[in-house]
Amino acid sequence: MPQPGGGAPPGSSPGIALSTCIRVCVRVRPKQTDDLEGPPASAPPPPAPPSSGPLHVDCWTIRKNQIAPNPNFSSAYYDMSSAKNKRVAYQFDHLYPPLSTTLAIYDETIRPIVSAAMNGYHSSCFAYGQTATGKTYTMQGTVAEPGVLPLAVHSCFDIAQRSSSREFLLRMSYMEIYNEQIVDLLSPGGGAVRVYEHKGRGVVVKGMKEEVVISPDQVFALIAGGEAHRHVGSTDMNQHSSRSHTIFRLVVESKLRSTDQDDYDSSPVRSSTLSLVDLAGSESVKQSLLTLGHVIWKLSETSRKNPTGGGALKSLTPMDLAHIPYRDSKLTRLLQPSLGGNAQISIICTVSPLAAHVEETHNTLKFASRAKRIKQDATRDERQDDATLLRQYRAEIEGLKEQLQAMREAAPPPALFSPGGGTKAPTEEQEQQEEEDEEETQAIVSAIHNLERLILKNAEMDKVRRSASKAQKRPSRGGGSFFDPAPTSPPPGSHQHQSNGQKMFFKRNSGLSMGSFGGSRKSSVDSDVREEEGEEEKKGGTTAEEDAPPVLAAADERSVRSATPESVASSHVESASLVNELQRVQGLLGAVLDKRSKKSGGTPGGPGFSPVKIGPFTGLQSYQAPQVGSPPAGSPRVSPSKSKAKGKASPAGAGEIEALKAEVDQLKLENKVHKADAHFLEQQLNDKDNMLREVANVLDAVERHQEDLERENGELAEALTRCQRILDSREKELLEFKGVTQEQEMF
Ligand SMILES: Nc1ncnc2c1ncn2[C@@H]1O[C@H](COP(=O)(O)OP(=O)(O)OP(=O)(O)O)[C@@H](O)[C@H]1O
Repeated sequence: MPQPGGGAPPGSSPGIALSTCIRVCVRVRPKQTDDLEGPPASAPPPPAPPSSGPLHVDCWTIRKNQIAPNPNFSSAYYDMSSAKNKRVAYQFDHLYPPLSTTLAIYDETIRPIVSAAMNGYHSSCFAYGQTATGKTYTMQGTVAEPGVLPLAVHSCFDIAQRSSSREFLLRMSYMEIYNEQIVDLLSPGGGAVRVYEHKGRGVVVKGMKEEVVISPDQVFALIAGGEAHRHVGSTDMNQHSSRSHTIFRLVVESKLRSTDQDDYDSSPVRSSTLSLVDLAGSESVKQSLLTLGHVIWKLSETSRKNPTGGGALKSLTPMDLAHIPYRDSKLTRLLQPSLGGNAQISIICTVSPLAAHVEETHNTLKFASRAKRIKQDATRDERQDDATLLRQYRAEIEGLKEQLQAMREAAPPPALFSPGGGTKAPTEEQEQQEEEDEEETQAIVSAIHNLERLILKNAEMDKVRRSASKAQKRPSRGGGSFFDPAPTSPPPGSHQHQSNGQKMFFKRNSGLSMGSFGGSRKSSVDSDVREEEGEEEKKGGTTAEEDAPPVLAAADERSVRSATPESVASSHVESASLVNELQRVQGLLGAVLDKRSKKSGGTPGGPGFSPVKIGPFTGLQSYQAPQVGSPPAGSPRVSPSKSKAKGKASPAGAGEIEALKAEVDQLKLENKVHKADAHFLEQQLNDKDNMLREVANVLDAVERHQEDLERENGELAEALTRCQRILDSREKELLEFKGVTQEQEMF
């Protein structure tokens, strides 16, 4: 059996298109004690299937990967003489009888698409089936048997941490569609979520929150929080779950690692999404699931009629795909990028074995049969520009490291000796300055450390990389251990197997997911916990954040886009979490610059010390994120008034001049920073303009192509009409000729 996180190692097949049919499997739910026709409560479970030969589960017979109505079954609900039951047998890639495990399904049907997602290909998994057939059981699982979602999340982190060639940045969103409304489960009060078609970027989802995640436990905690946000009483829960679609989406960015900085800078970032979708009961939500069925049918027909492209949807023109009714429901609209050809897809269809549900089971099996005909042709989305979050974080870290290096070089040597021998005691002012220097250094080191923690990587490879880059750099005063990344995630698996029973994996009160909040591992991602902590902070209390992973919460305007390159890029650009982080670091550096400027009374930080060019400088006001690398509360700061107070110690007049000089320097510095900001903004605008221009060019090309096709169509229609006329006149002539011949024969 493959190990967790198995499959092709990321980075192994650059540029290769994955061309496969949709993987479809069917899982038959076991009979339960409360089923209408179920066995009595004390009945043993159905026998394990014999290794060969048919297995009869109520009105169905399973033989290897084939399922057909059981000819020997009789029930009031089941008419074997009906044409449908007599004739049909369905065949799938995999067919799972009642005693199969979710792990087997995961290994055979889902693991390949999870590996593909980590390898840069957009991937999706859907659970489709009638209410109460086990969709949620399969996707979420229970404490005793974790579902596809937790297994996939573990695989993703495992792949990220085992990969010696790539580093990863993961972020997630969690949403549901209920009554044709999209609800952001990570931020339910966060305003409306909108899906619309952007002319250049394709399908765009606006207003969805994303969280950068660094461990499976953090993901599970976020999902548990999201589950709590559904605002559904336990009695309404089944009703609600059978009528809503739940979508978990992980955005995966990865980049080749290299000890050579130039190689590293020039390597592209791969960006992909992994969507895991627990659909509503197939009989419950008519509009969206009918539309999904319709879309699948149209796609399978289009795929079948396209032999030139090997049946692959990607080779079809926009005209060919224009008639696919994606926009008829929110679900298909949202999933359009995952269904349109450029994605790896697995579908798990769940069915009931009961005769009472035979009609709906036929419907599900027909849906599954149609889906497996669709051919996908996924290609990687690789980006060279700065639009990915991973590249922006890396640039940020490099900037901070340069600042730190410059600070260290500008600092005076630590030991002071008097000319006549012996140690000269440092003055009180020198001591205070050293203390402040140390605090500032620690603040930057902490910021670097926390940004590094968000990027997932193999620890061994990291050691090699660090020692190589250390060898390239001049030795620094601090001894060089500042950049060591902390372990990126707690040991996986600790949340599993904690109790038995049928508690769902992510339900809020399950000991499993909430267990990971305990003690110092308390995560800041659970909404309630976060709110409480916010309250405590306001009251001046402390939070248990030291060991908790930092979480960058995105603002409401944040977009989760469809899986097109343009939309992913745009999503990254609009990343409010990045903006938060950048503003925080700006504030941090603002504070450092401010202090150094006041201390030296000259160019801040000495030679090579320049502000990081990453967005609007917000100064000390934005220096407000104590959990991610700020100095301890109450640490000394050099304020303008303090600087003036220092000046008063000098002879009268000279003090004032000193203060004025300091102010002039400060103004110069601010001016420099504003210029840097303006330059950066200008660059950003230019980049956006360029992108828009590119998009407009592509659109023009598509429009031209469309016009050409329309013209060709018109010409063909004209030619057809001409041919038809000629044919008609020939027929007429032939008839006339025949008439003449007959007349001649008669005479
Ligand atoms: N393979 C299985 N093994 C054991 N129990 C199962 C299995 N599949 C489903 N069940 C049980 O059947 C019941 C219904 O399952 P579940 O809630 O997952 O159905 P569903 O298809 O998600 O329903 P809905 O569409 O209403 O959300 C649950 O009690 C679940 O624990």
